[in-house]
Amino acid sequence: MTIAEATRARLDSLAKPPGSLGRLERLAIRLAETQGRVDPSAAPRRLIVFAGDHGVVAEGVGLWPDSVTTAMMRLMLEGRAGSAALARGAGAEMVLVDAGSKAEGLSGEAYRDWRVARGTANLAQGPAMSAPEFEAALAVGARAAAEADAAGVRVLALGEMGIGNTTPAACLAALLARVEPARVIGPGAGATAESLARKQAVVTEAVARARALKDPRTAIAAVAGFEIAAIAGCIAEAARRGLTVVLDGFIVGAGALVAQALDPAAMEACIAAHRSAEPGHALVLERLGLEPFLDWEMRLGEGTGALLLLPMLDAAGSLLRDVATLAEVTGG
Ligand SMILES: Cc1cc2ncn([C@H]3O[C@H](COP(=O)(O)O)[C@@H](O)[C@H]3O)c2cc1C
Ligand SMILES: O=C(O)c1cccnc1
Repeated sequence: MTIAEATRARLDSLAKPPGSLGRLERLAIRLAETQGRVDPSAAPRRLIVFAGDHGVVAEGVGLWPDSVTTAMMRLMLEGRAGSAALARGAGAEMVLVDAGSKAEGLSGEAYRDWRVARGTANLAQGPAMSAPEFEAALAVGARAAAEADAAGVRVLALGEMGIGNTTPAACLAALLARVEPARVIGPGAGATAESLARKQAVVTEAVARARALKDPRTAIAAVAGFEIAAIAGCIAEAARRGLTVVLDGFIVGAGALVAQALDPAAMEACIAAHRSAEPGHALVLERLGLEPFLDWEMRLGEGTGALLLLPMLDAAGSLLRDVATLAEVTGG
């Protein structure tokens, strides 16, 4: 019997009409699958936000300067970012892993300065990063997963911060889901008609160049971001360790596509928390083969969508662990 079948049988044996908890039962099965056991737990949990800056911001692909990456990282460390507030509400500790930002002067217990470099190269002009940098960024993510596991964490909610990162995310989505760039281009943190046209041109050209590269890792590195590669490395390591990974929106989804490309088995650890309002996210989820549990029209990033699902994961875990069986009630 698979874990999914055993969990379904357990759910059907509980003191309730079979199927009466609807999608919560599907979430319970998914949680059980990610941990390989019928009595999974959604605690302790940790929000890991991976940060990085992007050379492609110089092309005018968005509205915001990359100084906003640093400003938001500082707010996270002060506990005053949207992600920090939601993490508190969800009972998740927060760790900010700097995989490659240009930030100066940040410190704090939650800060991990594990930078591969200070921002990627401009992917419109050449490869965003070298092959060794890509491997180093994967290792940053693996280290974050190992650190969490050593601290006893069972569930990782993943988030990201990096002005400009919807551009590499769109490149990776087009490259790895094998779709036309136009289908995964969206406004990100805001756009004008001009910035959107530049983004479309940059992504189309960069993806065409990446597709011509024979080695898949080199192609991915050419259009990736340090925080996105770190997310991929984190998912892979979490999967090896039997941790549950709760995915956030479009950019974390692009990291998951990278993890899937390197090892499809990594998807067994993943739960898709929500479908974000970024138009390409639905396609990304389809390619990942994951069902999003929420659709709250969110498009912030930082792990906020992942955090929103945590109370429901608690409910799913309690259901499997704490509810009496029908046999106990009926004496049969
Ligand atoms: C104040 C602010 C806070 C954010 N928190 C997350 N993002 C989100 O927006 C960025 C991606 O959008 P784009 O590719 O258009 O730059 C990422 O940092 C993502 O996490 C933010 C964006 C802004 C402006
Ligand atoms: O889907 C997301 O996570 C997202 C969308 C837009 C901007 N930042 C994040």
